[in-house]
Amino acid sequence: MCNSKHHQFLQELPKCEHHLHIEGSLSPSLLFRLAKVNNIALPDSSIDSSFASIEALEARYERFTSLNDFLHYYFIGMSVLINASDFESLAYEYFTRAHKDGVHHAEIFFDPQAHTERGIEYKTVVTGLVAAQVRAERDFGLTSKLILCFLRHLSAGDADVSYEKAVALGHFSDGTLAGIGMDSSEVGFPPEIFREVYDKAYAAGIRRTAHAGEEGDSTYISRALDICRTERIDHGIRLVDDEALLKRVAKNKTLVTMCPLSNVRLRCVTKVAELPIRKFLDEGVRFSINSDDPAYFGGYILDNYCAVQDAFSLSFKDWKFIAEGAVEGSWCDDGRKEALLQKVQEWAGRYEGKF
Ligand SMILES: Nc1ncnc2[nH]cnc12
Ligand SMILES: [Zn+2]
Repeated sequence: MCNSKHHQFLQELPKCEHHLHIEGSLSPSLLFRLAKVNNIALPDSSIDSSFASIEALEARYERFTSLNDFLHYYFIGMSVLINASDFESLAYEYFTRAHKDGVHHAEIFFDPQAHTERGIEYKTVVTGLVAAQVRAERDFGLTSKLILCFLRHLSAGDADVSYEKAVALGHFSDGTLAGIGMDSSEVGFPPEIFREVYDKAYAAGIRRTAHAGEEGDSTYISRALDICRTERIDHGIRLVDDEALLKRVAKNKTLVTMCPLSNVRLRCVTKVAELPIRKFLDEGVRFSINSDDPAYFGGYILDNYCAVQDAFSLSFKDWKFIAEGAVEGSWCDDGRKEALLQKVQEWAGRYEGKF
C-alpha cells in the first residue's frame, strides 16, 4: 500500500474504479489456499518453478514481458475459483482493499467465458460476485457494478453465447450487469470481430466498453469507437498517436480508463512518466486511474494514484478534474453521481490551496 505521508490527500480523494478485472485481484496467497481446498493441481514446479511458492510466484509477476505473458498466469490463477463462495471471497477481499484506498464506487470486469469453458457455470460466478457486492455496500457504503467481458482470443460466436446467457437470465435488464467489455490478447484481435454482439447491445441500450490501444495501435481505439460504438476506452494510451482522435475523445467526454502500473509491468511503457497524462489533462480528455489486475501488477488503486503523482506532480485542480471526470463517466444513476460529486466537493473544501 502507498504509505507516503504527502499522499494523504490522495488516499482521501473519493475514487471511482472503472478498470478492475476481479480475477486479477486474486493474490498469490488466496490462489495457493484455494488450490489446496479445491484440490486443483497447479503446474508442476519442475515444469514452471514459479509455482514452487507464493514468493516465487510474486517474483515471476515482476518479470512479465507482455500482455500475453501475463495472461498465461492470469488464466492458470483463476482455475482455482470453483464455488460461488470462492468468487465471493475474492470480490469481498477486493472491496475491502478498495474501501481502504478511498474507492466509493467500482465497476468491475469479469470473464465468464474463462470459467464456463472449464465447467464452472455462469450463474455460480455471478451469484458469488453479487453476494460480495451486497456485503460491500452494507459494510462500506461502496457501490459497484459488473461488466461482462468477452475474451477476444475466443470467437465471436462464443462471445454471443455468453451474451445471450446473460440476456436470458435478465441480468442486463435487472441491473445485475451494467454493460459489456472486451479483453484478453489485443493485437491480431481487432474490435470489429465482435461487431455483431456490440450491435445487439447497442440496440438493447446496454453500455459498451472495450480494451483498446493498450498494446494495439490507435486504430484499435478508433475501430472500437466507430464500429463497436463503445462509450469508453480501456487503457487507450495510444490515443496520443492520433491527434484528431484524441481531440474527438476529449470533445465527446469519452472516458479513458487508464492503468499506469499495469502499463509498466506489461512493458507498454518503461515508466509511468511516459504515459500521456499531462497531455490528456491539457487537452481535456476525461480519464480515470485504475488498477487493472492489482494482485499481478504490484499495486492497488491508491498505489496507481501515488505513482501518477510521483511522476507528474499534479495540482489540486488536476486532481479535482480527474475525480469529477471519474464520477461523471461512471455508469451509476444520477442520484449516486450527485452523492459522489458531493464527496469530491467536500474533499476539495479540505484541500483547496493546500498543495
Ligand atoms: N490488461 C489487460 N488487458 C487485456 N486483457 C486483460 N485481462 C485482464 N487484464 C487485462
Ligand atoms: Zn484490463
